[in-house]
Amino acid sequence: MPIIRTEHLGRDFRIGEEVISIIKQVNLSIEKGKLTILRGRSGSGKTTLMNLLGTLDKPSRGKIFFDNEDMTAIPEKKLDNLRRLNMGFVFQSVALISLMSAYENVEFGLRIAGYEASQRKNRAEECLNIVGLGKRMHHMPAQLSGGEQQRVAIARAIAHKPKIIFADEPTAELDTNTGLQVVKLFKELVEHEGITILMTTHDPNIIEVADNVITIEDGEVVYE
Ligand SMILES: Nc1ncnc2c1ncn2[C@@H]1O[C@H](COP(=O)(O)OP(=O)(O)OP(=O)(O)O)[C@@H](O)[C@H]1O
Repeated sequence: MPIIRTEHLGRDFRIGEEVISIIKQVNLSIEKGKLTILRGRSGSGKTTLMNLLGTLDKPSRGKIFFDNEDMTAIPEKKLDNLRRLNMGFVFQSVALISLMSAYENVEFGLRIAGYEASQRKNRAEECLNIVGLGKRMHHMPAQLSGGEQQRVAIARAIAHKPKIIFADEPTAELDTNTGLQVVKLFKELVEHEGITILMTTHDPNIIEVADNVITIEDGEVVYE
């Protein structure tokens, strides 16, 4: 059962006089409750595709269905709500607020998601425990390693119980072992929390951990 499905998805960019098709006629499905990796060379269109699927960018052509609802046909406000409630994002460079502790970063995310104060404390602590940072939740980001900071970002991304997490090169700034730990954590989240995760990477060690792999070449999905 796919959580996301696309039909003839395309995205063009105008560069000077020229219009270049960066994503071309992509038909893909992201399966619910799985860890899917989107892989491809630098410049193949991974980030562009991920931004379209996460509704951070608008397609030039085609449709994107989320839980069978056509996201390209719904009003902006409804789309904002759908994104806020159902999607979580993790980026390559960890975007934690440096003046807030790990706990405060996660709690703040819940505040933005509209959680009431009484629920925020428990859920923030629970998520920091899930990512293995229960004992360090009151550390400031600067007192945590790169891998630990990324785990705080993951705790923040899962806190509001999204259906899907989009992670764009979340291991790119980590050493191989730390990167592998982050992906193993993703795998646990998929298995134990029922979340769907789509992440981009070009690291072959990480690809082995995935349930599904989608390869993109020059803006097109290729199947082996
Ligand atoms: N806003 C934009 N305007 C013009 N061209 C763009 C824009 N965004 C991306 N591109 C181009 O689209 C192509 C694909 O970029 P994208 O960032 O999606 O690739 P990627 O596979 O994620 O690469 P990397 O692995 O290096 O992050 C690149 O050639 C890039 O220059």
